[in-house]
Parts: sequence; structure tokens; C-alpha cells
Amino acid sequence: MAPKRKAPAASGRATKRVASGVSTPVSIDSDDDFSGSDGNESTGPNSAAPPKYDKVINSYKPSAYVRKKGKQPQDAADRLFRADRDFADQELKSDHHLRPLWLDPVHGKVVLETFSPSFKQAQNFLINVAEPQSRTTNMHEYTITAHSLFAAVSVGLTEQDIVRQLELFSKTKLPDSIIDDASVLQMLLRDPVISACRVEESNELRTEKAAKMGGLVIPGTKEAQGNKEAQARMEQQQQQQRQREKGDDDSDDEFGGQEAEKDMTEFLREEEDDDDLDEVHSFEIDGSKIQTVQEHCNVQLELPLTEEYDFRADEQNATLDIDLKPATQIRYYQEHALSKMFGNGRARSGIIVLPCGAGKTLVGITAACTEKKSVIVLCTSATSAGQWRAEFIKWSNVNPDDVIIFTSSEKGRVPLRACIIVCTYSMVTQNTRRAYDSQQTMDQITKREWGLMVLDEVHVVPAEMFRRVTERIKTHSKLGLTATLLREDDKIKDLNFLIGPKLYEANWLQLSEEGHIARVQCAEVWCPMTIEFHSEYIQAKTTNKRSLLSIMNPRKFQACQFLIDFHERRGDKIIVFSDNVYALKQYAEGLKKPYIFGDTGQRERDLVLQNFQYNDAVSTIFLSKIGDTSLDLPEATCLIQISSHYGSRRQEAQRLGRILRAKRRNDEGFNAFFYSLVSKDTMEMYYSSKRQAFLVDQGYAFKVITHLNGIDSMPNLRFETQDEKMTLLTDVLLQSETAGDEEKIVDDLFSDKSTFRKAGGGRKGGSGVKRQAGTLSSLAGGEDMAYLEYQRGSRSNKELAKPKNAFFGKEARERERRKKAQREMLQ
Ligand SMILES: Nc1ncnc2c1ncn2[C@@H]1O[C@H](COP(=O)(O)OP(=O)(O)OP(=O)(O)O)[C@@H](O)[C@H]1O
Repeated sequence: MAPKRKAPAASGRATKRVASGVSTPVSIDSDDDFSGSDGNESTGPNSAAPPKYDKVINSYKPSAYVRKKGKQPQDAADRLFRADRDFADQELKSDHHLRPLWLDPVHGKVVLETFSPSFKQAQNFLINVAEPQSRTTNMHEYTITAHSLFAAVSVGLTEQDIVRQLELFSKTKLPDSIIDDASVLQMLLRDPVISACRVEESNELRTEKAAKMGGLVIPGTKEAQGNKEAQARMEQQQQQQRQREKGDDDSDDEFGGQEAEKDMTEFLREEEDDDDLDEVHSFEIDGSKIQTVQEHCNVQLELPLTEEYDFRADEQNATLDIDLKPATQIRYYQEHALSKMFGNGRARSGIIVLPCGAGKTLVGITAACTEKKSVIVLCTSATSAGQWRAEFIKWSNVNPDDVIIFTSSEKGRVPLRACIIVCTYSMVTQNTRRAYDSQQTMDQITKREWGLMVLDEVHVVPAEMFRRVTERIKTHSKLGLTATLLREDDKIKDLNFLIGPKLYEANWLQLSEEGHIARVQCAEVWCPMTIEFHSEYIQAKTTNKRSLLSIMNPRKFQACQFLIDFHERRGDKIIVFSDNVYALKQYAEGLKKPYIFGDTGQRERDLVLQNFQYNDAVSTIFLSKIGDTSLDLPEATCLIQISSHYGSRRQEAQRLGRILRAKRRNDEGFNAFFYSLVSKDTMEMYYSSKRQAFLVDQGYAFKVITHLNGIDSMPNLRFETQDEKMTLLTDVLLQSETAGDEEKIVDDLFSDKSTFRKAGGGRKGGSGVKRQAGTLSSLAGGEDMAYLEYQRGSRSNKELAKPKNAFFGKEARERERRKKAQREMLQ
């Protein structure tokens, strides 16, 4: 008999340590396709090299790590093997190599081996019961939380199912766990906040049989297709039967009738099975206090609630005539996501997370086609509202007259019949007095009940806005859609009770391997500082100055120039992002490329974007932060970040999303590219790794490029001579403190005060940004970035925009100069 082996400590971040690709620098050769090597050089999770973790486990000697009293080994790994992480006593099952899960029962962490034979089955199970934390090539890490377990139970998994499956997939024996649902309800009844929200005074729970839930088929799936075919066959059989009865039967299909009967028997059997469903224990709460109860349960009691809508039993609200067009087939992951929402035959409110370009819109539309009740869609801009309407008409058979837009520029009338209304968050949440027609539409929206509310881009909308939306609009179910649940403001928890729990989160790498989104090569390019820039960097007294010096590092400029040239020659469309406006202008003008930032007027923006989209001579544009949320950007295949010095993981994920939808993604060997240019030995390196954390968790490996082969022999490379470098340094040193600031853009979504519209819709003449008052010192510095605060009411924007003093005169002249230069670049 083989000797018993002990389990190693299931360290929470095992995958992260394996995943980190930044530690071993590699270089690229400009003559090679940097993607062409298939990432073999990569040290990160995308590496084609065999999994190293495997070897670590096999050579593992658990006893060596057991922490003995009195002995305090102080090496770097010691903290990973503290008492609460030491699972050396857990016994490995004899066939543990066939089972893919390592469990940490103390912290609820689960590590899944992707190279295990039962990986797929284990993954399907884990997605239901746990939150994915990190999904790299060889290891996935999940956490089991109260929310995730509750979500699992509410899609029909029982406590026994969960324990049985965990036991099945785990390499070690499971510790016991007990859940008691009824006692939770009794506890809620006794809770002072909740009992005050109840309708009845009694302490009794109401008990009834669970509603029948089977038979629901999500449109656009193979099952739905099968059902339609079966129904068509049945109709055909009935027709033939009628003809036979009339005596003029000429059909030779004598088995058709039996087939139809079989379908029906199967259907009835499913219905019968549903009779075995459990009992429902309930108590009723006052409708106006739902939000209080949700917040209290989710936040204080940590008992997440789910909202469910039995739409098939709703006879009060009119049915919407909508179905997916017969040719519309939803993809398997869209079906998975929707089955989480409709898994128990009702519509369960919650959030579906799919990467950019994976088809969130069709998920929302299919949800609408499943419920067939009135729908309200909330989106972030007028452009997006228009796209939602067009997509409804493209994918479904809905009558176009039934899809109404409500934005600042378009205010359709809401009909009394069932309909779909697509509006912007700002239109619905506006607190100030509305124009007459706008108020009328708003009244029609708030007066009626909606079956489904689709909330687009939930990660960028402030929680306060959701609160207002959900308070004002009566809806039976809510579906939040987003590419990432990351929010730097830590308001994600609020989304849980304002919308619902996360229902589904797709695996980015899997979708890109399957060609649903583009395959992306990520790289961090380390640019050494020149001696002069670095010595000024060390002496600089303020963060802003240091930041400006690291962005303007001449070697970074050269790397940017080289990469643009390299990718333009490959036929890529390139977006260069700079959060700093001074650098944006210096780089773009220095390289003779068009650019857009907050101050760029609408016509100039449109001109630049259209040229980028349609003009082969314009392959590169420079964008400030305005490109993150406020522009409807054409497709790009290469992104270069030159300045993004704070560690926003969301911004990083959002920017990556810009290239995930590349249409050429299914071309043989196609890769999109995402570069971050980082000045070596500066704070940029720290922020860069912070920003990458989310993408590393999604399985992206960041290659580190320490040398761009060919850069030294590149013709017309800028800042080659010492003189040029020194002139640049002098210019940077002469800039005022605020030149090192990031551009301050507050999307109009976030601000009631903003009088500006987002690009592509809304009020004429706006620039899509909120400008904030700049300090006098920023003006005195002579730099040409000025922010004005536009107040509502008192004076028109036109008046305010008139130059009022010499500085603004200069500003106007500068704008003219810039426009002229841009026009020349675009010719
Ligand atoms: N099931 C499907 N069959 C065919 N095409 C699809 C399907 N699902 C999505 N698409 C297409 O994929 C593209 C991306 O879809 P969509 O714009 O909805 O993505 P998204 O997730 O909303 O992206 P973003 O977050 O960037 O807005 C669209 O062209 C859409 O038509």
C-alpha cells in the first residue's frame, strides 16, 4: 500500500506567484512578430512552458513546513504557513491526482488545477458556488462566500449537492458544515429593523408549495430551437391528422404521430418532476421598505437577499410581443449567464459580467425576450442608447415603434401598451426642473410597472445614481451588465443590494482562446531614464514634478515613436493614451499625430475619430482620459499607455477592452497589443504593477521588454542628440506644478452640475467633460491647459466661452493653432 501523503498548505495566492510575468525581462526583436514566438519566452501564465506549479507540488515535503512551537523559521515563505494556513493534517485521498481542488476551509479559498482530467466539470460546479478571484493558465482561485453560497442555493443547488460535489472534487476530506434555512428566517423575523418593515404583526412564517418552475426555455438556445422544431413537427402532425380525418390523407409518415406523442410525454414527465419541489417559507414586507430590508440584510447581517419575479404568473402587466429572430443563436457563455438568471423559472435580479465585446447587449435582449414584459434599459450615453435600440431591432422581431428612446436630445412618447424604453441614467436621475415634454415622459415612466430593468455599464455609475433609479422606477427584475466589477471607490458591495448579486462572470482567457474576443499580447516596456532626467527626478520636491519628468523621459518618447512605427508598418490601428495633457500634446505634436483631450471641440473630435476609422493615412491617435469613458471610439488593434501614473485597475481593464472587440480577431495568428511604457527606477513601476493586478488575475501575462531591438538604428528618432534632450529637460523644468496633473475629467454621469453632454449625444456644443476651476498658479505658469467651471443658469455657455482677458485670448489663439495643425496632419 502506498504511504499516506499529507496535503500541502492551500495557499490563497498560489496562482498569483506562478502568474507573475514581470520578474524575468525579455527583449523583442523588431524584425520578428513579437507575438509570433507564441509567448514561449513569457514567464507568465500564458506561457506555453509546462506548469511549474506541478513540480512544486510533487517535490513538496509537508513536514518540513509544519511550524513547531518555539521554532520560528524566518524566511520569505514563512508567513504562508502560519497556523491558520497549515493544513498539513488534512489527509490526501489516494487518487488525489485525479481530483482538481485544493481547499482552504478556514478562509473559504479553493484552488483549481486546470490541467486535471476533471477540470471542466469542477469549473462548471465552482462557477455556481464560488467567486472567481484569479484564473490563470494553470491554476484558478475561487472564494466561497456567503453571497456565492446564497447564489448557488437560489439557482436550485441544495446544501447536499454542494457538499457532495466539493467532496467529489477535493483532494482531501472535507470538514463538516451545516446550513439551516428556516432558522435564518426566524432570526430575520426577530431582527428589529426587519420586523419593523413587515406587513403583518404575527411572528409566524407562511409556508406554501413552491411554484412550478420547469418548462422555461431561454430563446436563442439549441433547446429553444429544438422546442420550436418539435412544435412545428407537432403542428404538422396535427394538420396531417385533420387531413386524414377528412379522408384526403396522402402522407406516408406513419410514425409522425407517435413522435409528437413522445415529445409531449417527455414534456409532461418534466412537469411531473417539478411537483417534487420544496416548500417555500415566507413573510411579507412593506413594498416601500424593500431597499431598507435589502441593505440591512446585505450589509449588516451579511445575508444577501435575492429578488425574483415570477413573470409567467404576472397577469397584471401586459405581454410584450417580442422574440429573438429565428437566425439569432446565443453563444454558450451567454446561455450560461442567462440560465443563472432564469435557472429556476423566474427572473432573478443580479449582475452579469462579460468582457468587452463578448456580447452583453444580446444577453440583455434575450432576457427581455424571455420575460416578454415592458423593459427599461439605462445606459451611459445617448450614443449607447441609440445602439441599444438598433440592436433590439437587429436581433429580435420587436416592432420598432415599441422601442422608444428617452435622452436629452430625443424624447419619444411612452405608449400605454407594453414597450421598451432606452434612456440615459442622467435623464432618469436628473433632480432639476425638466422641460414639459421631458417631465411628461418621466411621469409615464414612473407611473407604470416595468418587468425588466437593464442597467448597462454598472461599474462606472455611482451607487447614489442606482439608488435614485431604483427608488423612482418600479421594476420587477433588474439585470446589471458590466465588463468588470472593479471599482476603485469600494462601492461594489452596494451593487449587491441595489441590483443583486453577481450571477455570472466569464473567463476572459477562455473566450479569447475560442475567438469570441481578441487575443491580446500585453507588455510592459521598461525605459531607462537619461542621467539628466533621473538626477532631476531624484531632486524634485513634488510628486507632480517627478511624475512629469518620468513621463517626459526622452527614452520613453523614443520607445513610443519606435512602437508606433513598428505597428503602423504591420497595419495596426493604434491609440496612445496619456492621462497627462502636457505630455499628450508634446508627444502627439512631436510625432505629428492627431490628438483629443477635454478641451477639444466636438467637430474636431469627430474629424479625428472619423479619420482614424476610415482614413488609411491616419493609423495613430493620441487620447487623454477622455477616451476612457466619454468617447465612442472606433476599433483599434494596438494600445500604448505613456502616462497613467495611478494604479487604477479599472482603467487598465477598460483600456484593454478597447482592443478586445477587434474584428480581425479570427484571422490566423492575429494578436492585439497592449503596451505600458514605464520609466525605470521611478514610481511608475510601482503603479504599473498595481494597475495590472486585475488583468494578471484574468490570466494575462505581462511580458517585460527591456530593450526594443532596432531602436538604435531607427531613422529620424527624436531626442537623439544631447542638445535635444537638454532642451526637452529645460522645457519640462519650466512647466508649472500643475503640468504634472492628470487631466480632471468628470463624466457627466457623475455630476449633477455638469452642463455638458457626453460625446455623440445631448446638448449641442458641449465638450463631454466637466471642467473644474484651475488655480491661479496654473494660469500663471503660462501652460495652455485651463479649466473653467460653467455654472448653470446665469450666463450662456457661448458668453462664458468668450475670451475675457489676455490669457483667454492666448487660449483662443492656441486653440486655433492646434486646429490648424490637426487639419494639416489629417490631410
Ligand atoms: N451570439 C452572438 N452571435 C453573433 N454575434 C454576436 C453574438 N453576441 C454578440 N455578438 C456580436 O459581438 C459584438 C460585440 O457585442 P456587444 O457590443 O454587445 O459587446 P459588449 O459586451 O456590449 O461590448 P462593450 O462592453 O465593449 O460594449 C457585436 O458585433 C455583436 O453583434
